[in-house]
Amino acid sequence: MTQLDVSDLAVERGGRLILSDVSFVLRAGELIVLTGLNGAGKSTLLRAVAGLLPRSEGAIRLVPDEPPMAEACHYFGHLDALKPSLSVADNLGLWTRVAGAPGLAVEEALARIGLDALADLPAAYLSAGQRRRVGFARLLLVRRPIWLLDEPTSALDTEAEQVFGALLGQHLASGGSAIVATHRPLPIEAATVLRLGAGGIA
Ligand SMILES: Nc1ncnc2c1ncn2[C@@H]1O[C@H](COP(=O)(O)OP(=O)(O)OP(=O)(O)O)[C@@H](O)[C@H]1O
Repeated sequence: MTQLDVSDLAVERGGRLILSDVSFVLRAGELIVLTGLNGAGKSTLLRAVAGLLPRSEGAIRLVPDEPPMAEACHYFGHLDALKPSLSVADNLGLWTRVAGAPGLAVEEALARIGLDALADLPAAYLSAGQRRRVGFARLLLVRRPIWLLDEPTSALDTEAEQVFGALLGQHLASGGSAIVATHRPLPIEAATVLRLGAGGIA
């Protein structure tokens, strides 16, 4: 069971302080929902936790401190990270090679998100919502305890939202945890809501 401790985090972008004094704990099995106006710093916080942005102050640590942060977190951002000329299944095959405990096989992951019929389609032909759904399949290929999800339900229809809610629910029930940045209500109860305001937690 992995816990994430963030303390006194400050992040600058382009020489401007975007976040300061951000502290919270994400426990195993917990879901934190990040809210706040456009530009409040939700994506910045997720990217800093994922190690994709440097912090100017503070600490981000795992308890216990294994695996390394890069192997403990799945970061699901605005970009879908798909190679357009590869099929859906081949795109997912690339993700089975990233570090972490092996999860589902590609076919199983596609079946779980209801896209098995599209396995051989070039990713270039996917709709916006289908691309997001392939991103969910990616989360299942390699098991990592912490999911960092940026607007995961954008472009989803209501059925896909329910599928996402079920996947997230199973992840939490098995001791995983997640931070989800969103402007929309999620199809799952969140114990903790962190609202970001000017420069930090509001
Ligand atoms: N590369 C960058 N250089 C300088 N400033 C940046 C950079 N990227 C983002 N910012 C600024 O950081 C601030 C926070 O942006 P961020 O994307 O984290 O907000 P957000 O809360 O996720 O917004 P939204 O709800 O619109 O997705 C914004 O003021 C943005 O202009």
